[in-house]
Amino acid sequence: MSLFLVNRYLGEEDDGSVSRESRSQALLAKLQQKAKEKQKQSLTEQRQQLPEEQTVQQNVRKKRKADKDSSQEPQHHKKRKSEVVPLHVLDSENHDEPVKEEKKKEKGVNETQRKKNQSDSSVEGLSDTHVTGRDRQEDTAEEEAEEAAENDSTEKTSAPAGFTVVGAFENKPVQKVHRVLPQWLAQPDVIHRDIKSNLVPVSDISGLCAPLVKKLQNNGIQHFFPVQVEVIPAILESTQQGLLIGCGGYKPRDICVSAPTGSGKTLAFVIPVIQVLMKRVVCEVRALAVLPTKELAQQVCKVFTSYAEGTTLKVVMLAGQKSFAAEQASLSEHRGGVRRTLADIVVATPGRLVDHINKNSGFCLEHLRFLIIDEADRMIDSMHQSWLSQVVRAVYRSGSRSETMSIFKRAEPAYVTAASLSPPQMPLQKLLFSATLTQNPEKLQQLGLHQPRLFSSIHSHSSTTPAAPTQKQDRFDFPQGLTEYYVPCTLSKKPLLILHFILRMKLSPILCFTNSRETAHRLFVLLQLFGGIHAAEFSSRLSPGERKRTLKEFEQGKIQLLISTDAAARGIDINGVKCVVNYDAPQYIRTYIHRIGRTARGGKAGLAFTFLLGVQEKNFLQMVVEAGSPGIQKQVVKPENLKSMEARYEQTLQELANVIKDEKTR
Ligand SMILES: Nc1ncnc2c1ncn2[C@@H]1O[C@H](COP(=O)(O)OP(=O)(O)OP(=O)(O)O)[C@@H](O)[C@H]1O
Repeated sequence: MSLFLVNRYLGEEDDGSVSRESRSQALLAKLQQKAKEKQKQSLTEQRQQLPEEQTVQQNVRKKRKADKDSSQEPQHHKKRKSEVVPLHVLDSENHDEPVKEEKKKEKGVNETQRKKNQSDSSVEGLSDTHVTGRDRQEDTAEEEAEEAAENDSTEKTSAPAGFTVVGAFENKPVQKVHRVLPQWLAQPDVIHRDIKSNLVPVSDISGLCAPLVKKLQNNGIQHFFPVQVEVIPAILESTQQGLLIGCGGYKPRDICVSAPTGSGKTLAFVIPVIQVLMKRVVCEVRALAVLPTKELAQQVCKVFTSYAEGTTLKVVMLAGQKSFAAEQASLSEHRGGVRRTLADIVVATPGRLVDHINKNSGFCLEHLRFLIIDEADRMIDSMHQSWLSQVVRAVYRSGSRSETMSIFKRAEPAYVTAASLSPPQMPLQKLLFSATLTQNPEKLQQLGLHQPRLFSSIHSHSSTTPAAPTQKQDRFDFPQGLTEYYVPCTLSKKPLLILHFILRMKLSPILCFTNSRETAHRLFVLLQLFGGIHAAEFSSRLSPGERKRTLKEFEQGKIQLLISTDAAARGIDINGVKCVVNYDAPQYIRTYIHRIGRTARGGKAGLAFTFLLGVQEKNFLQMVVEAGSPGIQKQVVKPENLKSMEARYEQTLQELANVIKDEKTR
């Protein structure tokens, strides 16, 4: 404004002695003087306003400006920049809010100062102070860089505080899944492990009828084993109100039993089932026992038949021992146009059972009250045959003859409603038994159990978890009277070891297991050629009749060594087996437990030897220990003990090669 006025204001009129030129120069000098005064005044005002630090910074800038002006080298700029940055760094490290405020103020002041300087510069330009365009640009760039750095550092420090960044998920540590068993699995009814010291007289069991007590005593059973003491009353209790309703009027609970091999599980279900059914009036299939093999079905059928003797109950076996037509005839008959059931208790293998369900119209399961699944873990594994779903469908079959005639209609269990509770239905109660019952709830779920109740002798791990997270396998209970050994050996020495056990150690009768029927047969032929021992083989090479005869002879003591595949590993109850030898180490712990369980049965003592090759030792021993074995001892057979048999053995091996060759060409 003053400049504008300058152009038009001509000043005071002096006397005529002063020339026009000198007057205008004087006027210019006056104006310059005024401009300088104004500049000084505004500077002092600013100094008063700014804190000391800002003044210092300003001075630094001014000094830098001056340096910039005086120097032409570009590297100086770089150096200066690096000198300025630490100021911001220092500031940015200080996270306090007031500092930020101060910075903003400082920035604002610097901005006004810059503008002022710009406007002043035009005056200064008049007073020979030069600020080039380039310098101004550099200065602005420098300030922008500083500003950016400042913003950066401010963002870095302030972003996390108080704001939720949408879409940003924190990496939370993944919590370990704590496996929890259902209560019925975690807290079972405990079965005592020690048979001998927990025997209970048969007459002491409440609810057991006198004829059965007498029959038991006649069969040489004076005391019940622990599993029988627990399970027999539990099954009887569930039928106290009759066959139709369980305790308190509810559907009876299913029962699962996990107890060691040879602990007497068979009688634990045979006795109560016989007692409950012996009062029946009309003959219908009310109990069905399913077992994995013919031999086992035969064995259980024998026990049922023995205790059904003297009652009107009829026991029928469906395991393919007889022809289908013969089995059909034993199940039902037609008289006067009416079908009559001839069986109260059916003992079956899954395959033959399904055949009768599908092809035999005379086979009716609509009155079934007890479904007994023995060797339950094995039967769960064979569930791919869908035998259970077929049984359940047959049990709840609708629209059949019996439904129209029967006063009791039956429908598959579903939601409880007033309608579903009346009229009363015949409940289906499942009874599961095994020495190696799985604790895997998912597997057990396949059985569709109703409020199951578990009886178990495995106390050590009956906690809340099925197994420790690091534990790879289930734990089982081993028979009390069993002593386990492993014998380190080589492949070629195995037959010599068997000979040593029978001829030197006199351990017979021995039940010896191989992993294949070929190995069983080769060993059998080899020992026959060697001579001196009475051996037999037991595998699918034999017909069912031959197998039955062989087992009988072995039990009678006519066979010293029975060489078997796993066909005889499960459930088979052979009296008087002193010793089991695993000629081939079993691959799975369940196989091991069932094999060695053929000895030390019913509280008696027994020995189990496992021949181990060097490479098998570590894994096998670990598997056995993890399964809960009380201890497996090392048994070394010295080479000198085998020496006297070696020459004959070498000769026999050559003969064996010829015999096997002949057999193959035949
Ligand atoms: N109370 C008892 N008194 C005497 N002997 C018994 C008694 N209960 C069962 N036994 C006998 O004990 C042996 C083993 O019984 P059982 O076959 O029922 O065992 P298990 O538990 O079913 O074995 P596995 O799991 O191997 O099938 C049989 O010879 C049986 O006769």
